[in-house]
Amino acid sequence: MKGISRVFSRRGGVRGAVVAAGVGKHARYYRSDLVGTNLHSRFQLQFDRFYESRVKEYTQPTKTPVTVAVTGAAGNIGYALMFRLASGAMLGPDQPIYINAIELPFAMEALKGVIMELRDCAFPLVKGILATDDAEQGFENADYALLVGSKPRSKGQERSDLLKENGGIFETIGRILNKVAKKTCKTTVVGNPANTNCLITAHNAPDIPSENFSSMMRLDHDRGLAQAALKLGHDPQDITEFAVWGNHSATMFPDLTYARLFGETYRHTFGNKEFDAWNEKEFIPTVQQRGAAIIEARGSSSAASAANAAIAQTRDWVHGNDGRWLTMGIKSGGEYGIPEGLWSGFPVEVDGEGNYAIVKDLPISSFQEEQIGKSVKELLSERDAVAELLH
Ligand SMILES: NC(=O)c1ccc[n+]([C@@H]2O[C@H](COP(=O)([O-])OP(=O)(O)OC[C@H]3O[C@@H](n4cnc5c(N)ncnc54)[C@H](O)[C@@H]3O)[C@@H](O)[C@H]2O)c1
Repeated sequence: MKGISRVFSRRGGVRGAVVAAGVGKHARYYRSDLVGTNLHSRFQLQFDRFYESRVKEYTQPTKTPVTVAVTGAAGNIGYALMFRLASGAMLGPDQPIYINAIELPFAMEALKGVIMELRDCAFPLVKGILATDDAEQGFENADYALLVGSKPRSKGQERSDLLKENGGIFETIGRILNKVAKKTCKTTVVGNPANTNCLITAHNAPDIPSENFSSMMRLDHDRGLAQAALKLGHDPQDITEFAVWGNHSATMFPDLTYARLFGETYRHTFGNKEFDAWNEKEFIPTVQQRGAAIIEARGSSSAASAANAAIAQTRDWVHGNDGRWLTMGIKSGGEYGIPEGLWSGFPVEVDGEGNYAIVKDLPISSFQEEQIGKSVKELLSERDAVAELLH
């Protein structure tokens, strides 16, 4: 206990105690043991508050465990994703989870290493880990599916080639989800081309409601927020009412039309006269080309930021996000002229209970219509290219 009181005194009783007190069931033991030590009462009070607000949450989850299946768990994104998931970043600090990590046979040895590291973190929320190359076993009773596994686009590779290679993977996964996952399973598709892969998956899982399938557009959303915030020296969360329309590709339309900074329009704060030129010549192309710029710089596709976006999109879908607009790739019901049945980026609002709705009645200018139209055209051509997979 000396160690704890020393850490407490030095760091004001909060951060140091995470290490000392966050050791599973022993948190309680430490706490009761602290009573009666020579700790200054101020620190004891801080500890009590900390225990109530944080340690209790992390060490005594009360909810029924849920199963999260992750494909491509040994890949680049998977490596960044698994640890965030296990820490509670996606489903919350009181939600215990079983993690089902699914990989291809050749990657099982690498997956073994990832699982070893995951165990070495001793995450209190993780109630079990399954590593498998059998997708039926991996998706059995899944409550959530994060579909990362696919082939990433390599330097200079055409999107159409990637589409053909990856389409088959998502056809199979859709069928398996339909057969063995819970009918309430929520799926986030990360593997590219994410929107069309999501379309294929949902088509092949007809017993699961199509609103339970979303493609990841959150990385594009966060990239746009970050660029817009940087330009005016603000924090990304200061900007609201921003969204990205269309495909997760270079045709996407990151749209600042409705964006606000502390209630004032972004456009006005920027300067009405200068906004259009910057928006068209800098902002939109930078966000559209960000993925390619990262491949160019790193020699491989974005990984940590993609993992963060998958966690954030699924988290906000499940738990809500204080009324802010999100971008999610979801099935169009024909809103804003986007053909019914395509999976497209839309501005959405979430209710904190697992439901989302497209933001309604936004006025659309001819500039927006043109931008959205370009991306929709691409989505339609992708759909045509995989028509034989849409059963
Ligand atoms: N939507 C987005 O914003 C976004 C952003 C970045 C990357 N991505 C995409 O995410 C995907 C993964 O990227 P990465 O960098 O992790 O690639 P990676 O090659 O490092 O890892 C992919 C992993 O998936 C596994 N895999 C392939 N097919 C599988 C299957 N059928 N079942 C289970 N596992 C399978 C591979 O063995 C590999 O370990 C790529 O398609 C990439 O283009 C999407």
